[in-house]
Amino acid sequence: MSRIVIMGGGPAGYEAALVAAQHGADVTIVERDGLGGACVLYDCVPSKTFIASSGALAKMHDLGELGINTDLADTAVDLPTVHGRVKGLALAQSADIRARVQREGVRVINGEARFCDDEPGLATHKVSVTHAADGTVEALNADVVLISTGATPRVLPGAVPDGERILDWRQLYDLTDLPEHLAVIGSGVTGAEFASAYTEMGVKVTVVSSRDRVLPHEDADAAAVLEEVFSQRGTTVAKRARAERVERTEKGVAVHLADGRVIEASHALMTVGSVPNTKDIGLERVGIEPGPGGFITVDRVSRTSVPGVYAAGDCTGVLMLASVASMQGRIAMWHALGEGVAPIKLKTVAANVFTHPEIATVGISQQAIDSGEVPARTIMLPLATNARAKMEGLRRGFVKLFCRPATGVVVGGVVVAPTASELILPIALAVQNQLTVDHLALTFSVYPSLSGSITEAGRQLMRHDDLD
Ligand SMILES: Cc1cc2nc3c(=O)[nH]c(=O)nc-3n(C[C@H](O)[C@H](O)[C@H](O)COP(=O)(O)OP(=O)(O)OC[C@H]3O[C@@H](n4cnc5c(N)ncnc54)[C@H](O)[C@@H]3O)c2cc1C
Ligand SMILES: NC(=O)c1ccc[n+]([C@@H]2O[C@H](COP(=O)([O-])OP(=O)(O)OC[C@H]3O[C@@H](n4cnc5c(N)ncnc54)[C@H](O)[C@@H]3O)[C@@H](O)[C@H]2O)c1
Repeated sequence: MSRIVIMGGGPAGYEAALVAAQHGADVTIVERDGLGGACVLYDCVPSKTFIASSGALAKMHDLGELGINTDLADTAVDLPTVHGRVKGLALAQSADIRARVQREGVRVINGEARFCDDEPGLATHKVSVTHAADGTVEALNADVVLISTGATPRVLPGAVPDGERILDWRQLYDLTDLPEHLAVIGSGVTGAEFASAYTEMGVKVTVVSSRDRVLPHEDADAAAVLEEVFSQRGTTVAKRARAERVERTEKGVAVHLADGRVIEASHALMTVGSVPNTKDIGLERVGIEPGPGGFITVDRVSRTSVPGVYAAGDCTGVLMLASVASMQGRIAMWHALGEGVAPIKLKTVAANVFTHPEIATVGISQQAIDSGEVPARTIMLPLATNARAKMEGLRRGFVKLFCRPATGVVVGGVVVAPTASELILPIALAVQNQLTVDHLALTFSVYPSLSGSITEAGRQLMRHDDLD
């Protein structure tokens, strides 16, 4: 029976454990915190739970247009309840995952893991585990080790979070009151999501973006919609603004930018990326040299450079998403246990930015098409032309669809809509299964529905060459 040790119990680790157990392996997960990892306890799950509350509040502001009068003066955010719900849900989700993997026969150790091979190049590996409960150390022998240790918020030396005024996103849920004025440093996905959520909570927000727009790595048209919404709601975006340091002041914080500008706020939220948890796990004992930024280099079946050692999730820096982490973890185990396995295909990954409106993407980007890197035909349909959107009072948002010029095979798309995370699935299905725009065009969508814009985009990309 293969002995498998998994270092870290986030989505990469626990999904891998489920696959390995299903294939009859002897599996141990070592997790220093809680199962579900940072994803469930501090990052993805808490932020989306918080956003569920902020979104509910925002919807109330839009009810007037639909003829429903609400007394917004009577509406208040009960922050302790919101935070209690966030933390409670995260803990419950973690407990569910723990129960599930234990039911499958996986041994779960609460402790810290590191390699302790006597020398690099051995066929089997040794992992030393320091138990959290009593500090005792146990050595585990493994035929296969999966490194799935995740990542931690990056700290700018001049802006070290203090948990009171200068915060990372994991410390937000300990605040007892909403900030008066929140400066969000960094306008990547994390920064944009929190800027959107706190704006909806009624907080004055200033986004400090080192680039010339928010969401520099996302679709430019989608980012423009978000900037328009930010501007309408009074959120300021300071562009080409690199924060050098953040200092505490009498009233709150002062964010000092590299060009000399200073932004005053009550609190600063640092969203300047994450660093992989790859230090202090004994990589040198197995002969793994971390790549740039400390990430572990892996191939498309999650192999590291060392036989018997796989890595998955944020510690590899391959698209830092829970869905990708899980798939990398499963693929690692299928490969290690000799199952037929398809290498991961990043061009088929669907992702969503949980702002309001949401921004969902899959496949080839508009930028790759515009730069000539990928030839494609494209269509962009504003939601303003969709009957259901009009009924719902939606004025912003769009559906984009991209297909191969000759065959019409769908290669990507973007949806900007309140429920984009749900609407992207038909496009993701098409990309994954190489369906054509004709397949989408001939599929019945419900009338009236937002998904009708996806089938309509398919129809508009159909070629009528055979009628020529
Ligand atoms: C604010 C925020 C929101 C996000 N929202 C989304 C989203 O909506 N959708 C999405 O797909 N992705 C989202 N992500 C990304 C997602 O959270 C990560 O991609 C995901 O957590 C990666 O999973 P993982 O298993 O690699 O690592 P993690 O979830 O970080 O888990 C790794 C675990 O390993 C443990 N560990 C580390 N070192 C050791 C050790 N030596 N011994 C034992 N245990 C150890 C850590 O404590 C941690 O619990 C978000 C990220 C952030 C920051
Ligand atoms: N909904 C989701 O799926 C979701 C949510 C959050 C994060 N994530 C994933 O997590 C990963 C990390 O995202 P992220 O947004 O945390 O990090 P990021 O690295 O993508 O973005 C950080 C941003 O901060 C900027 N920055 C860095 N230093 C700065 C400074 N001194 N001043 C001003 N700006 C500065 C960077 O230029 C960058 O744009 C991404 O892969 C993302 O997809 C996913």
